[in-house]
Amino acid sequence: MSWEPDRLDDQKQLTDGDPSGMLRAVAASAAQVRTSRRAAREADLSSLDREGRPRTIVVAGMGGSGIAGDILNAVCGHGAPLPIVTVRSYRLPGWVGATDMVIAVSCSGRTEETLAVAMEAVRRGCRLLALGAPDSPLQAIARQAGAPFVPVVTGGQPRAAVWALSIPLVVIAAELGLVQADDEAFESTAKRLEDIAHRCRPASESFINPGKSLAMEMAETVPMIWGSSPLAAVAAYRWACQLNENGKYPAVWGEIPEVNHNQVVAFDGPLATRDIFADESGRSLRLFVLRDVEEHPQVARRREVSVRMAEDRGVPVTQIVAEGLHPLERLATLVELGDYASTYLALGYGVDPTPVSAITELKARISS
Ligand SMILES: O=P(O)(O)OC[C@H]1O[C@@H](O)[C@@H](O)[C@@H](O)[C@@H]1O
Repeated sequence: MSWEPDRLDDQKQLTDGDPSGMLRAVAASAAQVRTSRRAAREADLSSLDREGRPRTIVVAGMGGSGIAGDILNAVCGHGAPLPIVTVRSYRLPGWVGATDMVIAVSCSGRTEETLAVAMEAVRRGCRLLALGAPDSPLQAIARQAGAPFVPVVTGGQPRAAVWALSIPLVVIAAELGLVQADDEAFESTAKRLEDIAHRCRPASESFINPGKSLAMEMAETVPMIWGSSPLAAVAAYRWACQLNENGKYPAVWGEIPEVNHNQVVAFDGPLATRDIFADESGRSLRLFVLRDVEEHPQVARRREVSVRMAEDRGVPVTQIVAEGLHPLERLATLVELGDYASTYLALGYGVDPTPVSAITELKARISS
């Protein structure tokens, strides 16, 4: 696999290299926001309202579904009147009980960790809500428990359905009064996503296409992705996951200030000072800072100093600033750029962004 940037501006190579249409899926993010909002409103969630606000919300899910919990938490923000926790494993924490709401999210409705948590939630008498593929084992658990179920029909990879899986959670949070999210917030988010999709469209050339130019900056480096707020850190995590799954590529992510207590030391390490790649394209560590407009003043200082320290040592830095006012909008703008960049990175390497063979093999090997 060699990095060939010319592939990014060759329309035929782009189409041939992306047979399952990951670029098309990313371009459909705005439509996903609109459609999933309607779906959430149409689903009968009145029982959730009737029972009022739970003590906590626990979102259970893996990979591209688990991040729905992080998105919910980021959108509700620092002022959320209750804890929102994401569980990415087989078991609910011991403290979760009947007064808590467990939201099980699985695009396929078949992921074993998520099903285990949903069943445990039923056993503990929690308020359960489930989202995922219709006619799936997850829907069967919800049906048996008399719990509401929001059908999510995608047909693609779960990570390409991130908005279909997370927007219903934001709708529910708004109904429970955890966040203000009116029509305008969803619509402006969809418009921002459309705008990025236009700027990052395959026909737009690398030098004016932010998705392609980010991919060029990432190629042949180890990307270190930092978020400058809890919201931006969710985007940093998504970037890393998308680089892993779309790009089949390693990535490191974290949040300022925590990264100032560990990852920053890598600026003085072997990857920052030595070219591990054969083509002498430069140093291998590269810092991507995802900036939120709402930063703690000390975090803003730490960000500025971190960037200067990286540059002083010759570690290249790219900074991206979230656009928009509503937290959903800001998060969506950061996420969408990472979705494009990771897809273009795969295509520049001649890698099909869609399949995740290693995950499939791992699942097959543990089930045999
Ligand atoms: O959303 P579900 O179907 O539970 O999948 C959750 C995760 O499962 C993994 O094995 C992969 O397929 C990931 O891409 C996916 O995000």
